[in-house]
Amino acid sequence: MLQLTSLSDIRRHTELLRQQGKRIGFVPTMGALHEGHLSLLRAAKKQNDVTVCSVFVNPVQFNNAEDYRLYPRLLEKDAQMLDQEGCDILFAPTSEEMYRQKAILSFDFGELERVMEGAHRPGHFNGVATVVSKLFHLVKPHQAFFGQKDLQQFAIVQQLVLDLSFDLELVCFPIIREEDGLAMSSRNRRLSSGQRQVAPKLFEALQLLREKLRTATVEEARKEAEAFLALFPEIRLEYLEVVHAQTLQPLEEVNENVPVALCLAAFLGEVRLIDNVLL
Ligand SMILES: Nc1ncnc2c1ncn2[C@@H]1O[C@H](COP(=O)(O)OP(=O)(O)OP(=O)(O)O)[C@@H](O)[C@H]1O
Ligand SMILES: CC(C)(CO)[C@@H](O)C(=O)[O-]
Ligand code: BAL
Repeated sequence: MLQLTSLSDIRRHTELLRQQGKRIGFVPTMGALHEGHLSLLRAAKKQNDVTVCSVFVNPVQFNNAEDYRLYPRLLEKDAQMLDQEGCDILFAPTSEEMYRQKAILSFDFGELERVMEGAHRPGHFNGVATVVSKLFHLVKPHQAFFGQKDLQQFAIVQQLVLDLSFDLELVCFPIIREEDGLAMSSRNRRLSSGQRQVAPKLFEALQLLREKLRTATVEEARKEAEAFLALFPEIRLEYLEVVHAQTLQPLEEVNENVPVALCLAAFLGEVRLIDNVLL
């Protein structure tokens, strides 16, 4: 596996691959890789000639300095895992390299970013859109693979690709979970053993919400799921929303004609986790 760190190197390599007529599959990540990331990589490999994975903890998408400082960084192990999976190129720039010029461009995704992650993490999607645009220009992928775990991020990236006419296909893959239901996440590594034990309650709450929505109103079902989570003092719920799965706007009622997503974010201590299920 080729490991590149400079913008000019990745640019040159992907230009060459394009000239050779190779299809490039791209998996952008922030590293501390797990089976969720690997599922994206395997899909990228299956559908393309060459796979590129980026590992970059993007400072400009963090709204919390401690979260950035403590984000797990395991580049050597990541490189080994990627190599074993047959990834062709790992692009892992430093933040100095990525932001030689301070990025000042500002995006506004309208209603799409006024809810959930956008509402609770000011500036987050601006940082995501900035780095994803840079990565798309550098890697020049035919396909880019994202996880459903970051459902709102996927909707934002879809809008970005449409608005800026990026010539690539976006692919969204389902959430890979631990055996007890906890959505795999790099931040899970930061959980204490006590926090790790209660963390699956987040997914249980989403399942309970889904179950209750069969018979109860959105408001009633939400209250029941919130009351369930309130039983666990280690969990501090930030939001629990019933939304349209594409526009991500809150729904007052659900029916078969509308695609529905149930989304939450919660803190366990200082660790903030997100999860969702589609109805
Ligand atoms: N459990 C999962 N299943 C499938 N895809 C996932 C999973 N977790 C993350 N991804 C996807 O992997 C890509 C890279 O995500 P990222 O590196 O931020 O990992 P992460 O585990 O989501 O970390 P964290 O949530 O702690 O930031 C994103 O497209 C994300 O949606
Ligand atoms: C898409 C991404 C790699 C941009 O930094 C990040 O937000 C992530 O890992 O989901
Ligand atoms: N997986 C989304 C990146 C973030 O939490 O910043």
